[in-house]
Amino acid sequence: MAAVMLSSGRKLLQTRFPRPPVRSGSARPSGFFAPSEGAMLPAGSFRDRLAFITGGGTGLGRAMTMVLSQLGARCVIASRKLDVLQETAGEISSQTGNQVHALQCDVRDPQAVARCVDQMVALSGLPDVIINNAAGNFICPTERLTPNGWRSVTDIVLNGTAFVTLELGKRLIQAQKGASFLAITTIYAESGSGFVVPSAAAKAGVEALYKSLAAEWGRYGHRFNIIQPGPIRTKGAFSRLDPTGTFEKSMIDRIPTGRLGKPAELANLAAYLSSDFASWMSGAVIRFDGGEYVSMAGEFNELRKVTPDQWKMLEAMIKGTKGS
Ligand SMILES: CCCCCCCCC/C=C\C=C\C(=O)SCCNC(=O)CCNC(=O)[C@H](O)C(C)(C)COP(=O)(O)OP(=O)(O)OC[C@H]1O[C@@H](n2cnc3c(N)ncnc32)[C@H](O)[C@@H]1OP(=O)(O)O
Ligand SMILES: NC(=O)C1=CN([C@@H]2O[C@H](COP(=O)(O)OP(=O)(O)OC[C@H]3O[C@@H](n4cnc5c(N)ncnc54)[C@H](OP(=O)(O)O)[C@@H]3O)[C@@H](O)[C@H]2O)C=CC1
Repeated sequence: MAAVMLSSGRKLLQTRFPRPPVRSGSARPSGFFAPSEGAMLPAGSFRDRLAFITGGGTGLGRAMTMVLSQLGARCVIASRKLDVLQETAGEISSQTGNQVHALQCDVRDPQAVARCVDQMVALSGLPDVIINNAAGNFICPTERLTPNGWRSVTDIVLNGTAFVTLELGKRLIQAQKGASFLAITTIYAESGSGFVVPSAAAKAGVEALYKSLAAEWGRYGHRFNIIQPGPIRTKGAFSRLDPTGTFEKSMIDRIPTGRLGKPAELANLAAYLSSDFASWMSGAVIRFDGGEYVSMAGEFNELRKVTPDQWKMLEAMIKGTKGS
């Protein structure tokens, strides 16, 4: 039972506002928004192209490597865990028939990044496509965060992206070779978010870096774009951001398309942005979140819970109001 209150605090009328039916994450709306997961671009779109993907051994990085490789790219994937990278590289190249090299690299260390790029150049040359996808994150009340906790996330996300971009950018400029740079950020790079403050700050920095370089390095043939994904299930993200699984349902409930994203959907967008089909696209920030961001932002969006009968009553009340 809910009451409509006058500003004086007096109850105007009481009516039954039943709780909305419990909507499971995969219920109603996702029927309209089924994912398509096959490679979207024409076969061979990345033939004779080399793609460098940080964090390409797992999660979204793995999915992007898979689609680029399916479309003909040779790929180099780099992160800290060589065994994980090698397993992914083997699986993808045996499926696609295209080379995938695994290189160990901690992006927090600029010397390690330079060594990794040396190795890539020796193996396959300078890349045409660079995807800065490596990240670190965990939920933590900010008052519990230590300086080292702050550093561990911001070093991977902001400094790591900067070191990779500087190292490759300078070498590409020297070689007079054009390239597409893509950064994977997050929807809260724009809004900020409590409980993931180092990640929010670092991702916002990455966006500023990429928008700035889109303006500065276009003259060298370099494009810079950004994808802000909404929630897409990966072990890396969900184990650190919702370790008990408690928040998943309420998160899905606020996504207008009624489901999580799929890694392959994100990978298709990344492939498009990195391809020649997007050669006029630079400095773009693409939110890819099933509508979650706008759903959280709109003052009145909770009114989705109001039933048709309740709307009839509310309309009558509003129309019945005389004067101000
Ligand atoms: C509302 C529901 C949400 C559900 C899901 C939502 C999905 C949407 C997601 C949106 C955005 C996602 C963004 C992402 O980036 S997801 C990607 C996540 N993937 C990873 O994080 C992979 C890599 N991560 C790591 O390797 C570690 O987690 C790392 C801590 C970031 C770095 O590892 P390492 O360098 O080994 O660091 P240490 O373990 O030595 O720790 C360094 C420092 O940090 C402190 N620390 C670590 N974890 C926590 C924690 N949970 N809480 C507080 N502090 C932590 C640790 O204690 C160390 O500090 P100190 O030396 O002072 O003790
Ligand atoms: N999944 C989601 O819902 C969302 C993800 N994102 C973003 O998508 C990207 C991929 O995340 P996701 O796939 O979910 O999570 P993962 O944890 O699977 O991916 C993170 C990758 O970063 C690599 N990495 C971490 N630290 C370093 C380092 N110091 N040097 C090099 N590589 C490193 C990891 O490999 P290793 O451990 O071998 O170093 C891992 O492969 C990230 O940028 C994340 O912020 C954004 C919004 C939502």
